[in-house]
Amino acid sequence: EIAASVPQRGFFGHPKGLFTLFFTEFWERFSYYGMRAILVFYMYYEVKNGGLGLSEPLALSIMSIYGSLVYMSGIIGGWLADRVFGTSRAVFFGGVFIMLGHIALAIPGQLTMFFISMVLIVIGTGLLKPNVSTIVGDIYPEGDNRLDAGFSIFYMGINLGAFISPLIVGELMKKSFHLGFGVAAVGMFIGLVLFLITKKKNLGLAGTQVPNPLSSEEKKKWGIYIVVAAAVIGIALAVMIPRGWVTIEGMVALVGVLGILIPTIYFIVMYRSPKTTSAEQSRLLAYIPLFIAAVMFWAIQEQGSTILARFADKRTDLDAFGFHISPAWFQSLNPLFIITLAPVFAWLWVKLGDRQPSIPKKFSIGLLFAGLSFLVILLPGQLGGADALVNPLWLVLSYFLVVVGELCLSPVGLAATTRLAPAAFSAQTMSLWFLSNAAAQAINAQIVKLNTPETETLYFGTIGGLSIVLGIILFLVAPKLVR
Ligand SMILES: CCC[C@@](C)(CCO)SC[C@H](N)C(=O)NCC(=O)O
Repeated sequence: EIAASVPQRGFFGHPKGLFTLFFTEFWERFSYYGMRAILVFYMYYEVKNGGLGLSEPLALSIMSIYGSLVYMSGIIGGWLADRVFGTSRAVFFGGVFIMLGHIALAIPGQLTMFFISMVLIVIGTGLLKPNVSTIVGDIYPEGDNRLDAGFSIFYMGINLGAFISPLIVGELMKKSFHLGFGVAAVGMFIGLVLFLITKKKNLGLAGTQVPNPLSSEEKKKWGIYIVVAAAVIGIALAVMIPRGWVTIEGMVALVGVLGILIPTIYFIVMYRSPKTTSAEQSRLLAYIPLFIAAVMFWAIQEQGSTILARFADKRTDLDAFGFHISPAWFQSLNPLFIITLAPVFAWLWVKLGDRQPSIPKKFSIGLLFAGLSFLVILLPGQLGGADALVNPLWLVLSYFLVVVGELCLSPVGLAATTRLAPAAFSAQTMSLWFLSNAAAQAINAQIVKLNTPETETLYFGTIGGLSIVLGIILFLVAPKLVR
């Protein structure tokens, strides 16, 4: 048993390995959200002001594709971990790619360096993010009821990074974008060094196994697949790019289709695989409603940085408290609430022990709160009239509610994935979990244009109501899903 090789105490009552994984993920998210906080400005600022001079719509589309691709590439990262070099080495290689990607942005360069950086960070995040989450599951013995609490603490590391770095990098951007990107590169470097130094002592054997190694003939088969796939893509691009057929809209549509197609194919492949036992098959079926619930949840949560960001800018009375509030400050509410509430949930799950709600019930609570977070936003429009500016506290309440939902669903979803994944696909199933976010962002890319001042009540009411209905259905079928 892998967990037996890990010291089971030493980090707030949790296995010592959680210290290593907490800070590795902290620094990776520090670098990612710091870079993302200034990237859109870097893309559309004039070249004379240090930017790339792209148009705003193009910059925003690239941001949404980027956000989906870093989650989608987890499929490759998970496959490599399950079949070639295990999750621990995947985390290390991922960190190196991410660091190089931020260095590519730190060096003053033009569009080429930007795309090189994007490729490096997409590959690196796909290698690091799902696999570091999988290792968290490995350090707890089977049936250990500290698991959800452990993932809540891990999730706090993610949001500490997400909260701190935009503040630092956002300041440095005033001097130079490349300085901000340089800080992101240093952050990932610190995370890598810390992972390397402490993993032996704190993680033991966790992450060192290759669950389902490629046989020699499979190596040949996959070698041919990869060469053929690379050739086909290369030729397709060589034919399409000169004809101007490769457009951003086409990429957004392609990523959108993949966001739905890949998870569907994965469920079928895993369910029918001879390596999946019948017990694992039934757990896979139980995972499908949780996956759908996650897509619904992330569709609402991710609108916190798009639709609600615009609501903060256009529909909120930013001088309600006598001084001017920057609309950008609302983006820090989500990670700030998570940092303050994650320890409460970690304590609550441990205190409730075996009496804590089942995983499907936690998901249904998550959907209820996410739905409520959208319903409260339509209230002021009803009370004060469609054109009256809204008191900022309504927005604060909305972010608070969606964070309560996030803490019932997101860390719990990471934990559930480590327990519901078929052994031969453990890392790949974790990358599937992140695809629920990519699918949600792909759906959002199509529906957010329906949000206009006239449709405001209908928009928030329909989406919020749908989330609540799905939450109630999930609560009712929960007893059948618990294995
Ligand atoms: C800087 C704020 C970004 C933020 C709002 C992400 C966008 O949804 S905060 C991060 C978010 N609560 C989160 O933990 N996402 C999961 C993850 O990054 O693994």
